[in-house]
Amino acid sequence: MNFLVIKCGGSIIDQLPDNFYDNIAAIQKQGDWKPIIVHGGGKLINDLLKQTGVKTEFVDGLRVTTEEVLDVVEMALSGAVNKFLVRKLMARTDAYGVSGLDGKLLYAEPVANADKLGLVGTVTEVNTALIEQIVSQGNIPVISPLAGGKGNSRFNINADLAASAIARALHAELCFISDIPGIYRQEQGQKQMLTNVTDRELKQMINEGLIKDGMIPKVRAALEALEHGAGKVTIVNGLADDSLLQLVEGTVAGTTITLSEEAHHV
Ligand SMILES: Nc1ncnc2c1ncn2[C@@H]1O[C@H](COP(=O)(O)OP(=O)(O)O)[C@@H](O)[C@H]1O
Ligand SMILES: CC(=O)N[C@@H](CCC(=O)OP(=O)(O)O)C(=O)O
Repeated sequence: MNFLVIKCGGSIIDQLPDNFYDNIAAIQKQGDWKPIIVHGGGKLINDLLKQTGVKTEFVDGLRVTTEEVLDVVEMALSGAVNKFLVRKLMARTDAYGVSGLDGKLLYAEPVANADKLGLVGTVTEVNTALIEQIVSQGNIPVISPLAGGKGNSRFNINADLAASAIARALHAELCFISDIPGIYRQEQGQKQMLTNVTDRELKQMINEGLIKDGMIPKVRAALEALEHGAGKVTIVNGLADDSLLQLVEGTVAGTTITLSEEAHHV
């Protein structure tokens, strides 16, 4: 089975046009690809935390997560955002919303720098049988990036990294939908969108400060996916008409990320 993991960023979810959801339903119906949605919701979490007066902070694009923050993260992601996407898809096809916590869909360990980040996890196991079961019943899985852990603990997982772990486990293709049409290289005021970029170029861009903020976990997620079993990784413009159809037809819009020759030989 060919899986296509589509990661929808919180930066764009409330602006995605009907055509985006039509494309997902069309891809499922056509049958060559099984779409799986993994979503974020960073923007809504920020708004809710602001309303409740809880300060929020990021380290390298990852949210410092206390128990209090995690309650809001879970409410926003597994509640509002997950059900919004499920409703959008249910108007066109069958969809099944599930949190990464449910049925041990995602299992995590604390991140290496948990002293700084708190309850942020690294996914160590993906329950692929559960995802396959949801798909085999004709549903599009819609997954929120929470994970369970040792001793009934729970973790906040960056949605890009959750999508990457799922794509690796399923040997899927991975595509990121964000509020930018692709990766930019911005130098001396000139902004150029990259159609193709390698891991080597990306690592250099991170060192030069040309990749920042939320793009850091996205690039990390893309590289981890490519290095450990996922197929193609792209960043696609969800606002452009038929961008997902173009992706599966191989006439890509956006940025395709690939491993350089050296990386293939390691
Ligand atoms: N080189 C770059 N190219 C494109 N976007 C970049 C780059 N560096 C940093 N970014 C930022 O990354 C953001 C996307 O990440 P993020 O805000 O986490 O989105 P999402 O919620 O979709 O995951 C863009 O809005 C942009 O501000
Ligand atoms: C650990 C961590 O940073 N978790 C993210 C989960 C949501 C997310 O990743 O949302 P986007 O895709 O919209 O950025 C957070 O708390 O914001």
